[in-house]
Amino acid sequence: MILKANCKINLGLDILRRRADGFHDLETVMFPVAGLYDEVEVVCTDASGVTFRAGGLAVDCAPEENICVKAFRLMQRRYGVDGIDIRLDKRVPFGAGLGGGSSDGTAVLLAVNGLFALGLSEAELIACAAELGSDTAFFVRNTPQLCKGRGEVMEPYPLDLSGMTLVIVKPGEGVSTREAYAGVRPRVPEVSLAERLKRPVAEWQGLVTNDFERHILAARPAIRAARERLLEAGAVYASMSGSGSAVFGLFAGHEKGERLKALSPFVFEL
Ligand SMILES: C[C@@](CO)(OP(=O)(O)O)[C@H](O)COP(=O)(O)OP(=O)(O)OC[C@H]1O[C@@H](n2ccc(N)nc2=O)[C@H](O)[C@@H]1O
Ligand SMILES: Nc1ncnc2c1ncn2[C@@H]1O[C@H](COP(=O)(O)OP(=O)(O)O)[C@@H](O)[C@H]1O
Repeated sequence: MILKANCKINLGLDILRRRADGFHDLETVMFPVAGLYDEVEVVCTDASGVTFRAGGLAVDCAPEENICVKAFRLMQRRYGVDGIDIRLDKRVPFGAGLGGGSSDGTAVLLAVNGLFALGLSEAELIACAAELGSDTAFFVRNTPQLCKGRGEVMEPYPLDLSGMTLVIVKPGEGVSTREAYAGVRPRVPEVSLAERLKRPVAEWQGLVTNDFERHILAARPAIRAARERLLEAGAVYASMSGSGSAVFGLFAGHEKGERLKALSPFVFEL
């Protein structure tokens, strides 16, 4: 079974409070990006355990630490499944706030559910995904969702950006999620993100904010510059995605020509 494990962007991200368990309550809208994905192939084998091969971008952790392998181990513990081979073709930049790793992990959960005919419900899959990470649950649905709690409490947030063009820029340096959370000052906004996002996209800049930006952009001029370039190029809205370092811009309409391709290889017509 071959799955396209697509990434996401965050349309706004409010960090409301730090919790006793060390996580943060947040409010964000996660929006899937179908055009940028890792390929995850999962097949059953006669051997016991898991074999894992990775190609494409080299992920900076040991195979046993790869979230694909962790996802299999979780399913093994919970449901007693055994014997799979996973092949990952990594294309989504990591340390990027694009949730590529989380998407890979959820892809393995979904593949195991299918290959072993476990028949898990959406709620059960979400519970498995939430054990693996905080933005993993989103990829079970993979449609625009308003995410709360530590990210795993979701409700659909229909948002139509069709007709726009999305440009994602990944600066050379990465930001780890843990580092990003370590520098935030949580606060509850007067008007919730869900309300602010109801305004037209043309009004989002300055209104639909990402609480990681204040300290990450101050410390990392290259990320700030990447966001500025998107605005200078005419983006209606530009922001860092999640914990960064990727930034994205939404442009009105679909363009002929290579102008936006000069900014980044990641240009998608929505
Ligand atoms: C920031 C967000 C926004 O969508 O995504 P990314 O930008 O990384 O893709 C998510 O909250 C990332 O979710 P995820 O990448 O699954 O994080 P996890 O593995 O669960 O947690 C990594 C670490 O981040 C911190 N963490 C994560 C989620 C959360 N709500 N509060 C936290 O404080 C904790 O320190 C935790 O140990
Ligand atoms: N399949 C995977 N894809 C990407 N990163 C992975 C994967 N498995 C484990 N990781 C680890 O997770 C880290 C990326 O996490 P993080 O910075 O939170 O991602 P992002 O912010 O891009 O969603 C990588 O540096 C790597 O050590």
